[in-house]
Amino acid sequence: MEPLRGDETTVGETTVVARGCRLERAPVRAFLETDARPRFYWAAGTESIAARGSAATVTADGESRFADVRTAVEALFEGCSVPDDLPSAARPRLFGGFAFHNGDHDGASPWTGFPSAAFFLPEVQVTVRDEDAWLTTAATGPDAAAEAAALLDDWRDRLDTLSGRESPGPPGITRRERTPTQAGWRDQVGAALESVARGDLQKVVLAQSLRVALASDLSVPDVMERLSRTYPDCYRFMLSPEAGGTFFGATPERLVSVRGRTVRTEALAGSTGRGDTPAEDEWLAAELLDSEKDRHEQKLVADAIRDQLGPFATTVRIGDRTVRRLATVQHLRTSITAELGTDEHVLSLVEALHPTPAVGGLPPDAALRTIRETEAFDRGWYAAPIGWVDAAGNGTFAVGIRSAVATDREATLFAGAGIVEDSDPDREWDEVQLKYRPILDELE
Ligand SMILES: C=C(O[C@@H]1C=C(C(=O)O)C=C[C@H]1O)C(=O)O
Repeated sequence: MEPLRGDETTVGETTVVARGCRLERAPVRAFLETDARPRFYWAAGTESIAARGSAATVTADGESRFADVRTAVEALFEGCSVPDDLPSAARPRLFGGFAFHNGDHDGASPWTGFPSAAFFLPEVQVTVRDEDAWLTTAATGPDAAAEAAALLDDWRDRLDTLSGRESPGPPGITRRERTPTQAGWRDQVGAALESVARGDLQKVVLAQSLRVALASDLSVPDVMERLSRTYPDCYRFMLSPEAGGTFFGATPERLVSVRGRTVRTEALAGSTGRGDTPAEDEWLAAELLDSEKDRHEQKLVADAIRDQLGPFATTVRIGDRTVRRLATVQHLRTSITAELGTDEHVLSLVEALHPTPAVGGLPPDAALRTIRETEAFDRGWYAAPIGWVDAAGNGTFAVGIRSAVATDREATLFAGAGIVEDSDPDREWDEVQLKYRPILDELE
């Protein structure tokens, strides 16, 4: 098939040209296993995207990182030429995310190579939506058009013959190191409960980390394929920046998506396990829906999101509280939809919403301070926005929970729990162990 062509545009010094064509076959795992940096994978609903190489990279640091990324992304897309007949799914997007904390993210192990914010326009992108697949390439500089076309020819041929290795399966675990220990956790939760009792805090989400040594090499693309079967309704993501490890996960939580003037988000908080039988499942779900502590914890999140959306929205609708049932855990959830008063870039909403009290706490500043003072590890990109943005300022960002960062023969998993009045440290400990399951099950 003939590649779709667009005119070249030059803005300042930068010319960005994208090319695209349909694909007969899209061997996504094999494509992701080809050695390249950066790499990105994203799957949500019936769409999955795999991307490698960078035609342009945007990074930012410090307090203004959200606005700085937005400005750079807008400038990049302004200078980007895209064939008119490329369907929306295959049009260029920037993929990336942010570190959880503003400011002093130092990128120490295991987060080496993960800046405070990093986005890239892929050199090569494979998009699958329902039954259709496309290849998109992009290049910059004076020869951008020729380079994008050459990449398209090259990768169309390579994808035709590329086949994945046999799935190696989970690598196995030889050693585990928990931070904190259960005794340490009791102390941390106890101190947080005292702050709640004093009225300094309403809620704080404290996290733990679990560092595991792996018995054999880990293929994250292989993990992604398995997670798509176990967690088909979650956002499955993987990002390897230019250098360092690979951050990956299967999160049930959407931070925000923007399509035109419609904003969708959710309040997800309050957790329980899965039962061994359907009856036990129902019983646990009913108990969760009935739990005053969990309803309070979830309502704090819904109310805070409504307030955070207030300045942008003409209407905010909060749905009924339901139970979100996943393979290993159940949560309380309400969907939240808002209509914007004016056009807004998705990154403005990401900035306004992150971190929601589902992963931070209330009041936000006191909760973030408590998190920094309590947790003896860097959250890095855990519980932070990860997703994509397009030329129109639309995009979707998930909350990077149920996740881990893999470096060589190690992986570090993260999981947290909301501490509110009446939280019990040992129950919260058990809840955190449940939240490790999605990733741990793929490693053990
Ligand atoms: C913080 C995590 O999950 C969040 C905390 C929840 C809770 O405290 O009940 C529930 C869902 C998530 O919003 C995590 O999975 O690490």
